[in-house]
Amino acid sequence: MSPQQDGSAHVKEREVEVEQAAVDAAYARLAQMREQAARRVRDSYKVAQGGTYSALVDRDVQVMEAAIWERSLDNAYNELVFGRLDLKPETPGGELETYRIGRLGVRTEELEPLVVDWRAPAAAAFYQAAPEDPKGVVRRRVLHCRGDRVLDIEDDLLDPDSAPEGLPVVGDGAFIAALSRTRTGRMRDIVATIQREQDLVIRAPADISVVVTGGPGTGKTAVALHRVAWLLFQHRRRFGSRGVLVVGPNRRFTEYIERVLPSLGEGGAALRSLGDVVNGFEASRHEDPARAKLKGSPRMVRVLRKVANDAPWGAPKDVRLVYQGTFFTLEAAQLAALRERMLRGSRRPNAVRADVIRSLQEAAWTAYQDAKRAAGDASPYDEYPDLFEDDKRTFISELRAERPFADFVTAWWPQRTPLEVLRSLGDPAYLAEVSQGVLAAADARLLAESWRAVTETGGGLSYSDVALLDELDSLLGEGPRSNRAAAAANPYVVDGVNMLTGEEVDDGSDPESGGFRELSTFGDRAARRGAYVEEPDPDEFGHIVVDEAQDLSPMQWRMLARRGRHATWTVVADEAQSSWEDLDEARRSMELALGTSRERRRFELTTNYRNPVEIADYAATLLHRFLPDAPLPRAVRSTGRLPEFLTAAEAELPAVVGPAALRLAGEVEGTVGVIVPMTRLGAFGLDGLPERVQVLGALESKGLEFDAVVLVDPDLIASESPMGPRTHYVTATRATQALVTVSVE
Ligand SMILES: Nc1ncnc2c1ncn2[C@@H]1O[C@H](COP(=O)(O)OP(=O)(O)OP(=O)(O)O)[C@@H](O)[C@H]1O
Repeated sequence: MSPQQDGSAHVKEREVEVEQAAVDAAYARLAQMREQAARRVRDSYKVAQGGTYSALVDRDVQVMEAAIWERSLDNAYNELVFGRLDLKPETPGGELETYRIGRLGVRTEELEPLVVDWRAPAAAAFYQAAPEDPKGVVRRRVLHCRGDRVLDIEDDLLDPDSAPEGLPVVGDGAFIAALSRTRTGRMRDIVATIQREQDLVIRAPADISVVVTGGPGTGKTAVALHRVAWLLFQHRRRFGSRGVLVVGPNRRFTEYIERVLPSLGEGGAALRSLGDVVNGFEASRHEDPARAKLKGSPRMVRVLRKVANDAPWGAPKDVRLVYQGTFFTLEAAQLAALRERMLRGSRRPNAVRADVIRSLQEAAWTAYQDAKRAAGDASPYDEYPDLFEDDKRTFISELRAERPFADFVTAWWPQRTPLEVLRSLGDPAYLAEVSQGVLAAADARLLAESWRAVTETGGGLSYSDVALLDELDSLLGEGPRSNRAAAAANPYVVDGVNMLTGEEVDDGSDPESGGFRELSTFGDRAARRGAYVEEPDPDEFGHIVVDEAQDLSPMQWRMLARRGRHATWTVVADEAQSSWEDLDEARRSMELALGTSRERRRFELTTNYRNPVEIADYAATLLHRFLPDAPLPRAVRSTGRLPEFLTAAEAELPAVVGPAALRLAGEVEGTVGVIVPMTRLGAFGLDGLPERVQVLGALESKGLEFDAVVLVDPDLIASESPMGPRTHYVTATRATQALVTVSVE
């Protein structure tokens, strides 16, 4: 007799019951583990309360670990088990070996496996087995659960020859059902239905970088996030301690994907948009295309280097001082030479400021002696410099406190922040001067205008500005730690001492107690909230994921490269969706960021899991207008619903778009996106529509998806920038079920 492949309701019911019993057992054990974990948190919290420094550290580590474990158990609760493998017996005629696959490894108290973690090597076959290469799997079963209830199952018989008689095989498309599920506005994990070509990326060796390409909806984002979960599971020490950074194009996108990693039990990765990669800055404004192109160009490095190394705009070029009735001058040429000398060997202006001030004092002493000599007051100092050390010391300490000298120093070589420097470029005359030979005059004016609007606290920054601030931060360098906080409050402070008064300045960073205080609250917070502890981002990460990488400018690549000098990378991109004009330049920038020391492997994903064929076919016509030979991902689902095309007079747009969105909201259960040209954002307040309907600009829609989309004025989207046709293509590939475009007549 062959396997029982009739799929009858009776067989299915019985099989669902079998799975439910196994799932119940796993949940019962999970509840026990949860209780043990809670006890561990309480116990470890009690360890050495109020004890020594090292006991506090121990307590912290334990509380932290216990809290993380507790949290991952909670996260695994929903749909804990989603798969089953029946493996070929080791001896012919023997029993099939059975494993259940789930979000987390669960063992009995006797350490018998009840559920295998999907990331464990033993689970790999669940994703990689195929009829042509069954990898020992006879039957693969996907469980469709809600919470702890098994709703449905679907089997794949991969090796019929090894199947014992009567092996039930049931199912009717759990995978397609998973793809058709309505969208909630937050991306879901795909652990239960990862496909083979995706799994190859997820489980690629941990010490290589991967570059994943593929059309819209091929699961690039999903795969990148599952790879992070796999890396953290397999190499928790390495990636957990060095940190993982996931970068997406904008805040809306990071909000969209933020639940995926926690739902996989991993909350430890830093999720950042391109606007908040740099500590201390938050930008959420898209630059207009002309400025984005200029600000993203590597030419900006030349401009910024000059700005960082030159004296600020308007600073005096020389300084005239007086000491005991003798006037003397530090000349412009002499000062310029000193500046050059101090910055030689790529030394950074903020880092060498204290050295600069010492050199200026030396130069002033020499100039003073020269002035005395010139006035006929010949000094024996030249012959016997040692005899005059005390005089020199007095001179220097008095000079230090002289207001004209102190004012000169703070004007000519201030401790500067990146934001101050960027704002100073809002002066068109200044920017014109420093960008001479690099930027055309009209371009400089365009940029200056945008920086004039940036406030002292960073209001008005765009995504492109953040990369420039990071470049400036690296060019300016850091002053000694004590300088940074104090200098922000008082420009006369150098090395923790106020130049004018000689007083030591306390900036509140007490190296003895600071770390201790921090540690003692660290565990408290973790235990109190039972949550992951928010820590500032480290300077560098062990692994960096770059999503929508085709849109990164060279300056943004440089910003990420600084955070991943020793990292492995997962880069996912689709050049057909790029907003960056010079694709060769973008590729070179990526190559530089990824470095050459690591092996790099390329993967191509080929199946579109988002769009039904009806929408994918329409999108293909748009793609082929600008890339006639581009390969297309294969869509696997059909809805029978063709895209709709409406038109409206410009003034009537809102009157047509609103009802269209409302109608779609009635037709689909999940989200509706109204995607409008960037220049029309703000003109569409869709009052009175359900919360499921969102209005967003074309560029903001990158990486997102909705059940239904109303695409407004696609011609304008296509003409808003040189890469507009690609943006139009992106917007047409956001819908999972229905697409309505509204063009202007
Ligand atoms: N194996 C899978 N099983 C179920 N759903 C999947 C699978 N792979 C991808 N998906 C779903 O397909 C949709 C598209 O995936 P994703 O956003 O990762 O694609 P993408 O390649 O990053 O798209 P884009 O280039 O348009 O940003 C998501 O809803 C994702 O959950």
